[in-house]
Formats: sequence, structure tokens, C-alpha cells
Amino acid sequence: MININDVSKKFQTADGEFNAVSSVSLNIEEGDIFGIIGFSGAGKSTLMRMINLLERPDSGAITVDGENILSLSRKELLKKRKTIGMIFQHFNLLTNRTVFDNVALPLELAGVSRKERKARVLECLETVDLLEKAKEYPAKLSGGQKQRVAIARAITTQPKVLLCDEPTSAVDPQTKEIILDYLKRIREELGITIVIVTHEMNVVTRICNKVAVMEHGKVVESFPLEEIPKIEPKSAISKILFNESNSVSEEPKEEGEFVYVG
Ligand SMILES: Nc1ncnc2c1ncn2[C@@H]1O[C@H](COP(=O)(O)OP(=O)(O)OP(=O)(O)O)[C@@H](O)[C@H]1O
Repeated sequence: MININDVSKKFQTADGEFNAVSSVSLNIEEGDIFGIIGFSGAGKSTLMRMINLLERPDSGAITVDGENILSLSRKELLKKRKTIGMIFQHFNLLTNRTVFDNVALPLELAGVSRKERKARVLECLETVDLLEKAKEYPAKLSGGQKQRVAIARAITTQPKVLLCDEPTSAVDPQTKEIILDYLKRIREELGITIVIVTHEMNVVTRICNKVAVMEHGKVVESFPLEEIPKIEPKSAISKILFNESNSVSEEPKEEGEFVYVG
């Protein structure tokens, strides 16, 4: 479904060039819930944002559903992005629009008729059990409800892929479980391939079937979750997965020294 082949991305900084992503290759198959995990600054978000070209790679190739996205014209890319939904840590809802109008936005931009929009928005709100909040404004919702609205908005255009950038980092542990259950449900009911960037091990162990571990811009290893008990981890961060820790709050000061948040 998503093939990332030898992709690299540099940023210009005050100190010169910075390699955010270096020669990364990954294969994400249809129906995967694929986790990308690593410490802050590892390059996870940059890598994911290259899947819908919010960031353009300096080199390498990316195909999504059989299409080389780097060769698309601007118009073709806009069309392609309708097949790739995205949700963010801080929800990114428009505060001056109701829940209904937030969810309707991608359909408005796509020129879908009012009648069709209404039916589709209600269907998506039902998927995340928020029909009764349709007329509310985001300010009146909890963090978990806001993320569910963002999920509803992301699926209105019936995407094949959903990119999730730290989707549960801004909510409490109970709400996190609920959001992850909704993601699991849309994967099962709608067959959407999901990619999740996270620094939380329990997100990966809870819903992902595969994971790639990133460190300093590189994928240091990638494996199916079912293999966790069998394989010997290569990287320090992977060892944390085996230790069943819940999350990593920052990069270790010295090799082998980790900071856990339970
Ligand atoms: N537009 C940019 N310009 C300059 N540097 C950037 C830019 N975007 C990201 N970076 C740098 O690239 C590195 C990787 O960032 P990225 O956001 O991909 O990491 P991450 O693993 O997702 O971490 P976090 O969870 O903290 O966002 C970081 O050091 C970041 O400061």
C-alpha cells in the first residue's frame, strides 16, 4: 500500500544542514496499523509527513496505492491527498465552525453537494459516536471528543490511508484507550490502512501489527508485533518494547539509561 524507498530529508538550520530522515525504506501493507516509534527528534513526523508530501523528500521514492506520489502534478496531488487522511496531536479543528461544519470541510473543498455532504457527515459522526455533538463548537468538547471529530473529518473523503501524528499524546490514559479503540474500529469496518507516529510504547503494543523503530533519522529496525517475544532487539529503544514500559519521555542521557513515564 505504501512503499518508502531510500528516502532522505535535510533541513537548513542556523547550524547548517540537519539530516532529519536518512535513507529510510519501509513497506506498509494494506490493512496494517503500522507504528513508527522513537524518541523526540528521531524524524518520525518528518517521515510520515512525506507520505502525503506535506514534506517533500530530497531523494528516494514513495508510492501510495501503486502511484509514485513524487511524480504527481499539483492537481493530481490534491486529488491523491483525498485518499490520505490525517489527524494530529492537537486535533487542528477550526474553533469558529461547529462539529458538523468541521467534519464537512473536506467535502466542501471537494465540491460535494450540500445534500450529499450532510449524509456523509452524519455517517462519519455516527462512526465516532458523536452525532449528538453535531451542533456544538469544539470549545465545548473534551480532548478525546475533539480527536474523535478529527477522525470523523479525516474519513469523510473515504481515504485508503489514515496518518496519525501522535494522536493520543494530548489526552489522558483513559481517553487514549477510547481513541485507539475508534482507530481500530475504522481499520476493521472501513479497511483503512493506518500509520501512527508515537513515542508511547503502549500505543504500539495496543493496536499496531507492525512497528518501525527510528533513531537519529534512521529506521534502526522494523518488525511485526507478534515477533516481539522471539527477536533480539538491536537498538536501545527497541529493548524498551521488550521491557513492557509505557512511554519514553526523553532521549536517554547516557546509553542504556531510560526515562519512563508509567
Ligand atoms: N521545518 C524544519 N526546519 C528545521 N528543522 C526541522 C524542521 N522540521 C523538523 N525539523 C527537525 O528535524 C528533526 C526531526 O523532527 P521530527 O518532528 O520529524 O521528529 P519526531 O521524531 O517526530 O519528534 P517529535 O515527536 O519531537 O516531533 C528534529 O530535530 C526537528 O527539530
